[in-house]
Amino acid sequence: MQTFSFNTTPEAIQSLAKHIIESAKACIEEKGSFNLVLTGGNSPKMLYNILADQYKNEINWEVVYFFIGDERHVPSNHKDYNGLMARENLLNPLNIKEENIFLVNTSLTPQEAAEDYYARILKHFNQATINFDFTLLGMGADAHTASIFPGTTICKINPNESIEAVFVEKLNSWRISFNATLINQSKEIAFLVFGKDKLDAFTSVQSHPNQLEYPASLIQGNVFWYTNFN
Ligand SMILES: O=C1O[C@H](COP(=O)(O)O)[C@@H](O)[C@H](O)[C@H]1O
Repeated sequence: MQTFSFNTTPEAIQSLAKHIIESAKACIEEKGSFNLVLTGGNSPKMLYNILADQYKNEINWEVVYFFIGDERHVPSNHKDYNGLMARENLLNPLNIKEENIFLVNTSLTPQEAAEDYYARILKHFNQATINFDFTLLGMGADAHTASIFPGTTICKINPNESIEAVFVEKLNSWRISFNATLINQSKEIAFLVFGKDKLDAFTSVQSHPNQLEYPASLIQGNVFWYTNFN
């Protein structure tokens, strides 16, 4: 695990954008494609804008495949649908083809949506182990990451990769999320975390690896933290 602390959020985001593009270039050169998992929420908007603007001509975006690590069970045109935010800030500006975009079909029930999403991703990976190249994550002030919230059914040690429908009681809503094992299979994982309100969670996660109380601590492997808590 490596932590990069910045004095400002734009600096953190610029550095992360550079990291993603370098990884994409290396993967594309090695195997001709790049499988990138996007994160939701508010934090990544500026990152997506920078990728779609400054890095528009840096890589061949036609061989990049996009996924979303978690989704809210709301219609796909709802402002809370993570995929909509990804489309508006990254996928549409880059004119990404539909066949390269893997989002959650929330017209299905949460359970069906999770199964359908997993089946489509598994097919993309030729029914073999799902190893994304790069997974972006955020973290909430309660230390949740993706939609692995403390105390929910997906927040457990499970050796098997999965995409699950999870009811988050404190939000009174359904989410569809990658589990920690699936995330941990990614070649690289990067958190983008900023804001004073997240400093306590960050400190707890760093000092308590693999603790269910702090779901982001379940994320292990080739993990990079891009942070600014000023
Ligand atoms: O609900 C969610 O929250 C986390 C953190 O979001 P942020 O706006 O505080 O950055 C996010 O990573 C996740 O994808 C999203 O569904």
